[in-house]
Parts: sequence; C-alpha cells; structure tokens
Amino acid sequence: MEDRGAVISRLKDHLRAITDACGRWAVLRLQALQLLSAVLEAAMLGLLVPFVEILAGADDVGLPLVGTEVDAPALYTAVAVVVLLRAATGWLIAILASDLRVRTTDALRLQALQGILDAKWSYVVRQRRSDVVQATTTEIERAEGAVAMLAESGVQAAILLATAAVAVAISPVVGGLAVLSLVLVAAVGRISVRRSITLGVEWSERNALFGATVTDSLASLRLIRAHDAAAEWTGLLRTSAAKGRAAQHRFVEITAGLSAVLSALSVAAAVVLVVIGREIGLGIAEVIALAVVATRLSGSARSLLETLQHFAHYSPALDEVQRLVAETAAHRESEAAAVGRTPEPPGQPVAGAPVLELRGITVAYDETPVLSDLWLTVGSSDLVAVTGPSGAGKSTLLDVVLGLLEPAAGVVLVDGRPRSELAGWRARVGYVPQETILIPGSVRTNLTWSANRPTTDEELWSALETACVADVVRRLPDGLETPLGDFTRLSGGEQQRLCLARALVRAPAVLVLDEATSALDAATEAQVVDRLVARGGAIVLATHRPALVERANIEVALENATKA
Ligand SMILES: Nc1ncnc2c1ncn2[C@@H]1O[C@H](COP(=O)(O)OP(=O)(O)OP(=O)(O)O)[C@@H](O)[C@H]1O
Repeated sequence: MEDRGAVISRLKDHLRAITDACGRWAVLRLQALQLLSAVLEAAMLGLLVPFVEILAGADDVGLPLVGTEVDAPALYTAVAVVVLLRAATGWLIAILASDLRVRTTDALRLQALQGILDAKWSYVVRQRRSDVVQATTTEIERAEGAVAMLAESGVQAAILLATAAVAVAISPVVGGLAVLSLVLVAAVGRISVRRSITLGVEWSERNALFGATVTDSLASLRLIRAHDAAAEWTGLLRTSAAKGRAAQHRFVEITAGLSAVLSALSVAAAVVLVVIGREIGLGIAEVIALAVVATRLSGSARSLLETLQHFAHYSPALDEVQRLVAETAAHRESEAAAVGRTPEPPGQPVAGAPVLELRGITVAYDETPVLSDLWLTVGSSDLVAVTGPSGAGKSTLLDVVLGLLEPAAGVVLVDGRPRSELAGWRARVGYVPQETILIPGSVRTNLTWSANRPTTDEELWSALETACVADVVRRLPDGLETPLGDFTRLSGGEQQRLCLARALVRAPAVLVLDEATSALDAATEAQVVDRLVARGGAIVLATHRPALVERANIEVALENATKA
C-alpha cells in the first residue's frame, strides 16, 4: 500500500518532469491561465445575484465586490465579456496543456531510449527487450494520460476554490457549510485515490506481462508454428489479459461508484443549503444563486476527484519510465563513449604499432571469469580466428574487440595507445553478429543506416560484390529499393551476406565477424573470405569451421570459460 504522501509526491514528480521537459515558464504560463480561468469563473458566478435581481425587475443593481450600481445593458455587457474571456482562456489552456503533455512524454521517451543507447553493454544485455518496449510505448502513453490529468486537475482545483469563495461571499454560513462538506468528500476521496494507485500498479504489471508475451511469441513465431505450440502462448496472453480486466473492473467500480454517490449527495446538499439559506433569511436572488453555486461546487468537486483518481491510476506508469531513465543513467558509459556523441579526434598512432592489442585481459560476468590473462595482437591485415567450444567466450572476446565490454584487468591498446575513447574506436569497426539483423525498409536502408556517413551507389555495390550478394540484389524486383520485412524473401545465407555488406559499407579498419558465415556452404564461404582478405583491413572472426581457421594467420583457441 502506498504511503500517506503518495499522491502529493506523485503530483510533485509529474510537475518536475513537466518542468524539466518544457521549462519553468511554460508551466508558470499554464498556471497563470488556470488562475485567470478560476477568477473568471468566480466573476461569472458572482454576477448571478445581480443578474437574477435584474430579471426580477430591479432597474439598477450593485456589482459584487466593486459595489458600483449598473443598469441592465451594462450588466448584460459585463456578463458577455466575462463569458467570452472565460471561453478564450479555456481554449488557450487546452492548447498549452496539450503541448506540455506531448513535449513531456516525448522528452521522457527520448531520455529512456537515449539512456539504453548510452548505457554500458554489460547492463544492456541484462535487460528484457519487451520491458524497454513497454516503458517507451504503452507506459509512456499512460504517463501522458497522467500529465493530462495533472493539468486538468490544476484548472479544476482553481475553479473549485473560486466557486467556494463565491459561496462564502454570498452567505458565510451556507458557504461555510458547503466548504465543510467538501472537506468530508476529500477525506473519502483520498482513500479511493490511493486505491487507484494500487490498481494502476497492477495495470502496469499486466502491461509488462502482456508486452513480454507478445514480443517473445512474435520473435518465436516460426518455431511456435513448427512445433504447433500456440496454446502455451495464448494461455499466457489469456492470463495477463484476465489480470488486467480484473484490475480495470475494480478501478471503474470505484470511480463510477464514488461518482454516483457524490452526484446523489450533491442534489441533497444543494436542497439542504437552499433550505438553510431561506431559514436564515436570504433573499430569493441569493438563494437561487446559492443553489446554482452549490450545484457547480459539487460538480467541480466530483470532476476533480475523478481526475485525481485517473491521475493516480496512470501515474505508476511514470514510475516505470523514470525507473528506466534513472537506471540507465546510473549505468552510463563514459561521456565520450556514449552513442551519438561526436568522437574525439584520435591521438597520434605510435609508428609501426598494431591496430589493436590486448595485453593480459580478464573479463568476468558477475565475478565469474570468462577470459583470463588473454594476449592478442591484431595487425592491419591480419586474419584472426577465435575458436573454442560453445560457451568458451568467443562472443565475449569479440565484444571486447568491439569496445562493448571493458576488461576487468589488463590493457587494450589501439595504434599503440590505451583505448580510452570508445566511440572513436567503434567508428573504425564493422560488425556482423551471429543472428541476422534486418530492419523494415529497403535493401538500401538496411545497407546504409549504420554507415554514419553519406554513401554512393558505387560504394554499396562494391560492398555487395565483396560480400558475394550483388547478384542476389540485382535479381530482386526493385534492386536496392526492394523492401525487406520481418519475413523477408531472402534465404538465411543471403541475409547473412547482406549483413556483411552492411558492415563493409562502413569501410572498417577492423571487421568483426561472429560466426557470420555459418549459414553459407563451404564454397561460398571460401569465396567470401577470399574477397574480404583481398579488400584489406584486419578481420577478427569467431568460427567453428576448420577451413576458416586454416585461412587465418592467427588463431586464438579458447579452451573453456576460465582458461584462454
Ligand atoms: N551477459 C552475460 N551474463 C552472464 N554470463 C554471460 C553473459 N554472456 C555470456 N555469458 C557466459 O559467458 C560464457 C561465454 O559466453 P560466450 O557467448 O562468449 O561464448 P561463445 O564461445 O561465444 O559461445 P557460443 O559458441 O555458444 O556462441 C558462457 O558461459 C555464457 O553463459
């Protein structure tokens, strides 16, 4: 259960998120408009008494607070001006609040994604992909709902206070009683708002489970169909859907229930207040005005309560997004290595030094060493084969070469200097992972999205030729412009070669291949390697294929997870 200050601290958290994203002035502008709107609402209600008096036949009436006597046309003009101003203010508030809402959630979404892109690789690999997807899509949308509710509650609270002030101004006794009943409503409302937070947390958990199930089942679609294992996944989806339905049902039960009780009570309260007003000798104009004000008061209180309940229900989503932002910030790579930063110009290479050197490195996951005291020198045209049984640490070693993992001990040298600037190093590396990664988009998009520079068609075709996949692309209906989807028409081996061409488009000094030719037949693999060697540059590849090991001039044979 949430603590007493939960709602207030959540409101503060959201306000801070809005201020961070949009600036203090934008928030102050909205708050000023909300205040103006409340003052205009109070003026509108305050004009009710003279309005009813004019309707009852008076020639001149006194304006409340100002006291000036005015005739009917002047009063009608004042009412019209206030009504128009109030409408214009409402319009401005709606636009401003929507701007703040969208800007805040866009900023949070970008912060969360940037956080993942900038975080240390050792942190990233421990994350569940669907959690990040959920936080930056569904949960962000709920957080946006919470921000909208926060802005809405600001207007409603201001209007509620203004209406209460008018009620007290018309009759301190009756108005005072009305305010007292509001305090009672607030006390009951607090319980329902706190319950809404708990249900909101359940809803977030359901979203996480639902998202994970959908993401995982889509990633395994081919296997699910082949093994006829859909029942397992639909069962999980049904469970998470049912959990969500129950939480949503309870939330609506609470909000709609409270709303129904309040609407019945508000009619009774208005009648009681009018009777009391008559009993203490108020005039008919005051009594009518009080009845209207009391009805508006209870309406405003109900709306504010509903808004706060919705805010409370949505607000746990912001926790989820902020948790991701804070966690990624705590695991941030060094400033210089972060993705998207302009790399520092590299220091002067030491003459004759190898492009990369690992001196006695040790790498461990959770204190368990995978590589120990490993030494490796990679010259500018070396072909290095990393071999060893499954789990020996081949991919781990490639991650160190790529600059994704930093060794716990030992030194990594680039051009004879300690590798301190990871972004600069990665700009010189091309990588082909074990699994093929093709994004929705054309062949061209797939070749160029990670090039980090403008590319010519000539460069693309040259990379495709080197990867022995140019003929395949030429045969596609639209060549380089042919779209590739999740279920692309290319075979596994063709996709692998396309991924290799993508790495080559970067013109890398060091090409890192993690069993990147495993789907190729021996003849095609040999042809690809011939062309890669002819192209020049260093190659570091992990492989189980004896033929490839034979071609290499350096072999790093990893024997088991603790001995390199
Ligand atoms: N993120 C991680 N957290 C904890 N342990 C890990 C992590 N990544 C890899 N390992 C462990 O480190 C060891 C080496 O893994 P690695 O993927 O480098 O092996 P590999 O030689 O490439 O295996 P394969 O040939 O099967 O791909 C394995 O025991 C693996 O379970």
